[in-house]
Amino acid sequence: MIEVRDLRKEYGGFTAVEGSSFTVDSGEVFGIIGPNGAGKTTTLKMLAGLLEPTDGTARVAGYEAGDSEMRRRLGFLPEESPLYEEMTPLSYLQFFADLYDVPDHVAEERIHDTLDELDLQHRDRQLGDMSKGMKRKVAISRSLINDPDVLIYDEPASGLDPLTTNYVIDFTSDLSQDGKTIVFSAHNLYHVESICDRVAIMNQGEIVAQGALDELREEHGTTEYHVYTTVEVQDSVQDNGRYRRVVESMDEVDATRDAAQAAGGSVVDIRTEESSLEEVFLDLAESEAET
Ligand SMILES: Nc1ncnc2c1ncn2[C@@H]1O[C@H](COP(=O)(O)OP(=O)(O)OP(=O)(O)O)[C@@H](O)[C@H]1O
Repeated sequence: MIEVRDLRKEYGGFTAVEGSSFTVDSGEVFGIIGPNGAGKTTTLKMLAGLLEPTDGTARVAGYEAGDSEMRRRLGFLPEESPLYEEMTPLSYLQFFADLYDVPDHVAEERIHDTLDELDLQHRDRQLGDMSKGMKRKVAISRSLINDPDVLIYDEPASGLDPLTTNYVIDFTSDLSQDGKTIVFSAHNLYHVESICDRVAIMNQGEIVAQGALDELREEHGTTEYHVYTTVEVQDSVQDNGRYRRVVESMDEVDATRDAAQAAGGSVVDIRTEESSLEEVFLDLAESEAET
């Protein structure tokens, strides 16, 4: 459904996105995660045809990004959604329905259904008087006004309280159950972890890793072995009347056992600790920053 090849964007002399390539299958939820300035927004805007790439290609639903047919099949949610403050949700959404040539009776039903699903009350209140969460829901409704196949959401839950955040994330997940293909960016690993099939981790303009979350953990994570001994061995620390040494391979576990036996003691327990996804992401971001 989405094919991105060697996508690059330069702003003046500064490279914001460098050689990104990824694909997203139909019906998949694909997350782009990374710290501030990683290049997430720039990538999403190129996908949505709102920014011209310096190099490379992005194709969505078989069309070149920016193609008018592609735009009709795409819903984009910007990170900050500028809404016309004096409009109401209903007049605002009707305005966009007209832009997309959605027939009036279809638009009316779609607007009310979506606002019902998003549990948005006060539909006649001016947007300028609404909370950030309510405005976000209106912006999400706007992204769905043309019933698009593909949704590109830039930080859909950014700056929202935890309750609204969960609501928005669950709603995004429901959209994928309805068959939409979704690409979204996030800072927060939890959002990505809870609804994404696959992710790309971006840092300083580059995709430093991508794949299913389990694959990433397996490929980039580490397993630590906590080896408990009855006697002190090299690099061990005292821990509740025993000694604990943390190592990263089975060979080192064996070496610790030998060292304990040589000192007249033994190994009494071995525990493993897998790195969390959070640690994997931080490691990837840090190792990239060092190069
Ligand atoms: N119009 C622009 N002109 C110059 N530099 C820009 C422009 N837009 C973005 N940048 C720079 O490109 C880099 C990537 O920005 P981008 O907004 O894509 O990152 P991001 O990952 O979405 O960050 P955030 O999480 O803060 O939104 C940043 O260093 C940013 O300062």
